[in-house]
Amino acid sequence: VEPISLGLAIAGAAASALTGIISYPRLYCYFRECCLQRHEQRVAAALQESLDRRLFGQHLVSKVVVRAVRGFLSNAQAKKPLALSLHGWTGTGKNFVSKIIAESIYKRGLKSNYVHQFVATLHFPHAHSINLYKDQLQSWIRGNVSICPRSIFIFDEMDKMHAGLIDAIKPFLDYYELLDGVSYRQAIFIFLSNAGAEKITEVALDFWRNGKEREDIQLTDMQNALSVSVFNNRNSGFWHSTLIDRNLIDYFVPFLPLEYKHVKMCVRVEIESRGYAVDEDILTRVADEMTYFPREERIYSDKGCKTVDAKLDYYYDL
Ligand SMILES: Nc1ncnc2c1ncn2[C@@H]1O[C@H](COP(=O)(O)OP(=O)(O)OP(=O)(O)O)[C@@H](O)[C@H]1O
Repeated sequence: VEPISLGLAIAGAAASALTGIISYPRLYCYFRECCLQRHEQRVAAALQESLDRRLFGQHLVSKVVVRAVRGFLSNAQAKKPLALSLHGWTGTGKNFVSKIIAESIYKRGLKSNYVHQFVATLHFPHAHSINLYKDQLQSWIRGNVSICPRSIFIFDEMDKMHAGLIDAIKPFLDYYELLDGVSYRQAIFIFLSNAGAEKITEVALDFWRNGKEREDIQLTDMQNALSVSVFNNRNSGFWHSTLIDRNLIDYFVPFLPLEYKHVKMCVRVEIESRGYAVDEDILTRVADEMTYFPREERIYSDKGCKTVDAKLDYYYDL
C-alpha cells in the first residue's frame, strides 16, 4: 500500500469513526458524561437493586423512592420537577440514599457534573445574608438546569437552614412550563432533614410496644403526621414554607430509627468492605458499644449506623 493511500485510508477511518461518535450519542456518552444519560428502566432497576442490597431496615424508603423515581423518569409529560423530602433520625441512611439515587441516574454519582449538593451550615451560614443566598441559589439553579435539565439538587441539613430561604426555590418546583425560557420539569430536588424524627420514632415505638412488626408500618401511618410536624416545626427549614403549603413536595420519605440488628448489618458491611474476614465477636462488640434508646427498652441506635466505621478502626487498623 502506498504511504499516501494508507494515510488517506487512516484519515478516512478516523473521520468515519468521528462521525460515528458524533452520530451515536451513546458511544460518546460512554466516554464522556452526558446529561439524561441512562434509560429510565435501567435507572429504576439499578435503584431497586442497590436499595435492596445496601439499605437496611428501611422498607418504606425503598418502596417510595423507587416508585417516585421510576414514575417521574418515565413520565415524558411531567408537570413539575420531582421533589423528595427525606426525614429521620441521624445515621439512618438519608445521605446514603441520596447518593444511591444519584448513582442510579449518573454513573459518577455525587461526583457527576449534574449532581449538586448543598449543606446548609456550609453554604448558608449567616442569617443576615439570607437575601444574598436567595439570589445566589436562584441563579445557581437556573444556570445548572440550563446546562442539564435532568440536574439533581440535594439540600442537606434542611433543619439548619434559615426559615424562608428555601422558599426562594419555590418557582422552580412549581407547575410552570418555562421560566425565562428554562424548563425545570426534569430536575430532581432532594431535601434531607432530621425534622420529624421524633414523630417517626413515636410511630415506630408504638408498633413495637404493641408487638407489631416494623415492616407492617405503612406510609399512611407516617406521611400526614410528618408533613404537619415539619411544617409546624420552626427548625425544620420548611417552617410555614410555601413548598409545603402549595403541595410542591411530592413525597415525604420517613427513615425509621435503626435497631441493633441493623447496626450489626452495617458493621458487617464495613468489615467486608475493608477486605477482612468477619469476626463475629468483633462485630457483636462494635454493635454493643453503640448506645440505644429509649433508656428503658434500648431498641434504637442513637446514631443509627454513623460512627460504626470509626469504632471499627479500634479493632482493625491499629
Ligand atoms: N439504613 C441503612 N442501611 C445501610 N447503611 C446505612 C443505613 N443508614 C446508615 N448507613 C450507613 O451509615 C452511614 C451514615 O449514614 P448517613 O450519612 O446516610 O446518615 P444520615 O441519615 O444522612 O444522617 P444525618 O441526619 O446525621 O446526616 C452511611 O454512609 C451508610 O454507610
